[in-house]
Amino acid sequence: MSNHPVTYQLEKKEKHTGARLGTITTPHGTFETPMFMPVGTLATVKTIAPEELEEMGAGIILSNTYHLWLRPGADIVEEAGGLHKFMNWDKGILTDSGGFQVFSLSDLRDIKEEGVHFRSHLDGSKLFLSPEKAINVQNQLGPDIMMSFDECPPYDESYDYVKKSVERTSRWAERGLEAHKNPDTQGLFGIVQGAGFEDLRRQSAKDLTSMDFAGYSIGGLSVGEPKSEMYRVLDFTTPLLPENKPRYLMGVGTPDALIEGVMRGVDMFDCVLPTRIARNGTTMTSQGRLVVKNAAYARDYRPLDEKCDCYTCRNYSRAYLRHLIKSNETFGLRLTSYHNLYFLLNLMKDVRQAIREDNLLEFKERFFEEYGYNKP
Ligand SMILES: CNc1nc2c(CCNC[C@]34C[C@H]5C[C@H](C[C@H](C5)C3)C4)c3nc(N)[nH]c(=O)c3cc2[nH]1
Ligand SMILES: [Zn+2]
Repeated sequence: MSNHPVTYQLEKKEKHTGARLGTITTPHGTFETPMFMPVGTLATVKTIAPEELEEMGAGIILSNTYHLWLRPGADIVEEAGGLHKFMNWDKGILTDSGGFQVFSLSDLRDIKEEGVHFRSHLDGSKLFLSPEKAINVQNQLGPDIMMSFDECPPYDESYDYVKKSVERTSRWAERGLEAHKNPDTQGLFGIVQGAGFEDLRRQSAKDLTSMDFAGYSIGGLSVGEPKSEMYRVLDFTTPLLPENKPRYLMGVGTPDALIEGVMRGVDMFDCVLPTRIARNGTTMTSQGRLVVKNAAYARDYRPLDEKCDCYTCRNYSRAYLRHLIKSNETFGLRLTSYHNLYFLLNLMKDVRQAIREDNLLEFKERFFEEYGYNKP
């Protein structure tokens, strides 16, 4: 096994669940897991400055191959000194390979063995992304962690389609490893697919763990399937992945899914939710979701969340936030985005503490009760 630039150190297993406490070391620092990774699609976590991400405890953030490849172009990011320099962020960066966006953004696409032909969502021009191209764009962008180029099939696809897709994704993963130019400075993760079919998940995990990746992602989930389905798949998939490498569940997620994923041995999560719902005034609080632009808060001078000590909750009221969001004031987006990111990062800090104390199940019950997950 070559010595990877991204390594995982298992610190402790929680006594009553599959949860585990660990650290991930990258060329841009070491961070505790389980961790939530804020998403910065276009090389910015929308409306939040890097210093603010640092003060709220973010260790690794996401950026995106597909979007940056189209605009401003990987050459510009490379000439600027890479993503860290370009966006003035000196901690961890992870990029997705672009496959997921091709399937979710452009309906005009044609998947072939050599790669995917599709049209740009910006100007409709014809584009082609192959495993080699996706890896080499990520080499140019310079993240600490890169993703293999994969197909994330629709959850309700047929067994035969998913079987062929898994086999092709494994061949694409091999080609990506071959094409990787900086294996000493950029860690490459393989992505396990297989939808809800246990034998195909096993096949995908077997193929990928026989290749020397720095870590493993669980793909093909959080694509509209019931949460019970996602948990069922995790139950038999995470144990197939090596214990001494990071496990990343892609595109998750909501507070309940984060806790359920941690209980099944997942270390890393990403989701656009915190900043996306903030833009229409929806916030996550210890007492559940709170849509601050609702009239109910017009004269409510309390903070969003009495239990939160973030900048937004220490300095502004629900009435003020409602006023800003209703007036389309950008500062309103900043304050709700800041709180939502802080809420999820803080949740993961509490989860790590619960693993240390071997009481993750009690923590989950208490959190679910307060958040309102147990309400019918
Ligand atoms: C939401 N559910 C879900 N997401 C998924 C993603 C994207 C993860 N987030 C990266 C991403 C995706 C978009 C939006 C932002 C910025 C940038 C473009 C990178 C996060 C996935 N990515 C890949 N490569 N493969 C998957 O199977 C997959 C499954 C997912 N299921
Ligand atoms: Zn707050």
